[in-house]
Amino acid sequence: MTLRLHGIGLTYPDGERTVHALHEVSLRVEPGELLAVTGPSGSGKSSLLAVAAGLLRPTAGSVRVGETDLTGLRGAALSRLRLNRIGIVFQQHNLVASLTAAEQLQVTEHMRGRSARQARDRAVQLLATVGLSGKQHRRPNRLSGGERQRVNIARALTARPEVLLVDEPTAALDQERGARIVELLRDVTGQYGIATVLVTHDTQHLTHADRTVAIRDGKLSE
Ligand SMILES: Nc1ncnc2c1ncn2[C@@H]1O[C@H](COP(=O)(O)OP(=O)(O)OP(=O)(O)O)[C@@H](O)[C@H]1O
Repeated sequence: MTLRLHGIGLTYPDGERTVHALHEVSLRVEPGELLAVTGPSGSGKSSLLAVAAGLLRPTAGSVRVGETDLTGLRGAALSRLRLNRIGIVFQQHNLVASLTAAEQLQVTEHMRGRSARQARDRAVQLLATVGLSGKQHRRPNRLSGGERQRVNIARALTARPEVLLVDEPTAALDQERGARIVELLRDVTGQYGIATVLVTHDTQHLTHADRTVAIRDGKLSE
């Protein structure tokens, strides 16, 4: 499904004043497209992702996944849409220290009501997709930073999301590993026909993005 943000504004109250984090932000990401949004610290990248994910309600504008307007949903309907149609890869990978790579994925599959066997098969298949065949029994402390990020991406894909939102996936990685993570994101985006948005302050890994836009002071420019 296409992800469309139209005329998004976002303000945060900050004591006496108001911080305008996003102004008139419009973008459209097609299924199978990887869009990179780059900008310096404080430019509004995390705010943009939070609005696209339905985690923050914008002060103006609309967010649509296909024909569904997120800004019109509340409560359980919004949670269901987030669980089933939107994958999020946060900057910190939030992996559970005591669980193996496969179990990290199986937990979210259980939440979606899949059987133990379906969850296990899907975890093994997705870990292979992200290049971690043979490492499904490792806990996070026995995986490298890049491998942990791959588990994180695989976990977001368990939802079979239509939209994938990725926050600074290369932050802790060197040039080569960072570029390979972006390449992996491009590959899964194409393979599964996902509309993917990646935000980063780091422009050096972005050769694999289909399109890049810049954000500065909450405004987008091509
Ligand atoms: N909860 C909040 N309350 C008040 N102001 C906020 C809040 N969160 C973010 N801001 C402000 O909104 C603007 C955009 O912040 P945002 O976190 O979206 O930027 P960013 O580009 O993701 O930055 P970074 O790369 O440092 O994570 C900044 O001026 C920031 O100080």
